Amino acid sequence: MLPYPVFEGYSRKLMTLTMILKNNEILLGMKNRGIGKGKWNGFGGKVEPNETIDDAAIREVKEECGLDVISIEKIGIIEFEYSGSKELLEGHIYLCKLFSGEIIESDEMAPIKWYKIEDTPCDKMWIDHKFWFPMIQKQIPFKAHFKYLNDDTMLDSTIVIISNSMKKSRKTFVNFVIKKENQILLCNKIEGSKCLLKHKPVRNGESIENSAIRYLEWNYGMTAEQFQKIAVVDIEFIDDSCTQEIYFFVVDVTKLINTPLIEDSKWVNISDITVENLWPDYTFLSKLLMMEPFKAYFLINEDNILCSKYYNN
Ligand SMILES: CNc1ncnc2c1ncn2[C@@H]1O[C@H](COP(=O)(O)OP(=O)(O)OP(=O)(O)O)[C@@H](O)[C@H]1O
Repeated sequence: MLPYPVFEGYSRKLMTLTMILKNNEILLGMKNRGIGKGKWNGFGGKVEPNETIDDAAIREVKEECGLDVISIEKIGIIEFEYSGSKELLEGHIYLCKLFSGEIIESDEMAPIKWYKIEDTPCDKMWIDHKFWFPMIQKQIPFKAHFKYLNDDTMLDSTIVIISNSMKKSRKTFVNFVIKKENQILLCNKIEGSKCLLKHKPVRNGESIENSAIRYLEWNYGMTAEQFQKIAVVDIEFIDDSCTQEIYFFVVDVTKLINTPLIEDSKWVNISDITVENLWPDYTFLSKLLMMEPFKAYFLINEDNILCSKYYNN
């Protein structure tokens, strides 16, 4: 499943953005004019006619911070869309770890400062930065699309990993939302945050349905009429060599005499589940509970969700 949006009838304006790294530091400049005025940013600008994108990146670094690029590598492509506009800004994102010369501030960019990566001033940068910065840190090629209403309000974000996905192995799991009347079984994931039950691996050669039957009938004596497949979710972990595909079933155990007990889990009133403490998010659970079939895609960096997308079946 590819969550990436398709654009027809849009023109494109090419731009570059180079993030300069040294050990554990990143070089940022305060933009004093043009696009992104008042924000810390990497270095870049429009690609001129008759210039390659790589050459534009090298030229912009020199113009905006004085450094001479020795080598750069492209790490991502980001499309910026503004609501109501039929022009996409196509930003080519580069990493530069080899450079020479002295930093020179200009009217356009000052001050220019090395920041420790963990001290990157995300709140004074473009909002999109925090979504793709983990890719820069971990040097994972990506493609992204951000839709803005205006410079301070983002309407939609999509990030996908490009090169790795092909090489990644894929594991399939089933998982269950077990409910009775107004309660569901949730497990405690980390302190204060709740999630559905643990994913159960589907065996090699076994169908998804048979796998669900095996877990539910064998362990809890349920019959196939009591559960229904609602959703399939693709989860990609940015630094893992495998992606997960998880099929979610909703199981109503209201009529069972002995309600199941599942390791590390407890019954929770649905009305007590708050938007903040549920993983991955509330939309996910509410769609399942409304038995509304869907597909979803999540891109995860450690415990953060960088991208979540829902599609109706
Ligand atoms: C919407 N969210 C965004 N998030 C992160 N970065 C963004 C951005 N939108 C624009 N950028 C970057 O801002 C620079 C603008 O370049 P900027 O130099 O102002 O363009 P300008 O029109 O002045 O071009 P010239 O330098 O004259 O070629 C350029 O690096 C471009 O990639």
